[in-house]
Amino acid sequence: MRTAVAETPVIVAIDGPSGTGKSSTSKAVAERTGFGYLDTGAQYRAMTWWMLGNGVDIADPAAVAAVADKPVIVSGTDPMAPTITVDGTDVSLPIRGRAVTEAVSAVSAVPEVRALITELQRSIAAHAEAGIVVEGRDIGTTVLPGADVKIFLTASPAVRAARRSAELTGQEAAGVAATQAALARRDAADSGRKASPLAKADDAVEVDTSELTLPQVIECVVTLIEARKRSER
Ligand SMILES: Nc1ncnc2c1ncn2[C@@H]1O[C@H](COP(=O)(O)OP(=O)(O)OP(=O)(O)O)[C@@H](O)[C@H]1O
Ligand SMILES: Nc1ccn([C@@H]2O[C@H](COP(=O)(O)O)[C@@H](O)[C@H]2O)c(=O)n1
Repeated sequence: MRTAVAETPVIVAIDGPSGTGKSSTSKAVAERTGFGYLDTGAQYRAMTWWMLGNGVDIADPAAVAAVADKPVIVSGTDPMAPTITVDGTDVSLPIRGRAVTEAVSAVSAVPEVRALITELQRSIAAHAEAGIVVEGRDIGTTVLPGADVKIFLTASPAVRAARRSAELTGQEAAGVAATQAALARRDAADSGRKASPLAKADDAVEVDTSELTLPQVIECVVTLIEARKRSER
């Protein structure tokens, strides 16, 4: 008689610059594999939303650090309906607005903010059942350096700007050139900060998505996960 052995949860880290397809890919991979999904950018955006709403000067790291432990940020990890609340309020829409997008890199550069959010992310990953796909900027390098599969998504600046401007509408819409400049500013800030910058982990697989369709990128990541699972059996 064979005894059932519980499989250990699979941790997948997907990092990369803005607009490379991390969220779309991670959500779809999580759905395909039955894993949870964690959007860590949404957590930094939620913290930023709270700072802006409470009149904190986000250009003053000490002011941000002093109140970083006040908001209660809760992330739901169902890839089909990911949620994010701050003090019980659903902030999934306002955190995508321009004000938060322009302020988030300053807030996420504050070490006290990163320490709190990193702890939250590790706790969520530690409670994953089958596994979890965690996407962000420093997951493979800092948050979950022992992740089973690490992917670093890239795409050319022009492709990323075209993708991003295609999805912006109404007041948030901007030309492709302005969108590209905004993406470049955010990437420079995220890569240049001292605390846990945007970076590829040495053992991450880099996937350039410039010439790939979204289904091709998803397939590539699922294949890497399956290969990793087979190698562990
Ligand atoms: N391989 C692809 N081909 C075409 N479009 C794509 C591809 N991957 C993602 N997209 C589209 O590009 C846009 C940006 O993708 P997504 O939001 O997943 O990127 P991201 O890396 O999570 O960005 P951010 O870090 O800014 O949150 C979305 O409109 C998405 O549908
Ligand atoms: N692991 C992470 C994830 C995100 N950030 C910061 O949040 C910003 C928003 O991220 P999106 O993925 O929602 O675009 C991002 O620009 C970073 O400043 C981070 O620092 N670490």
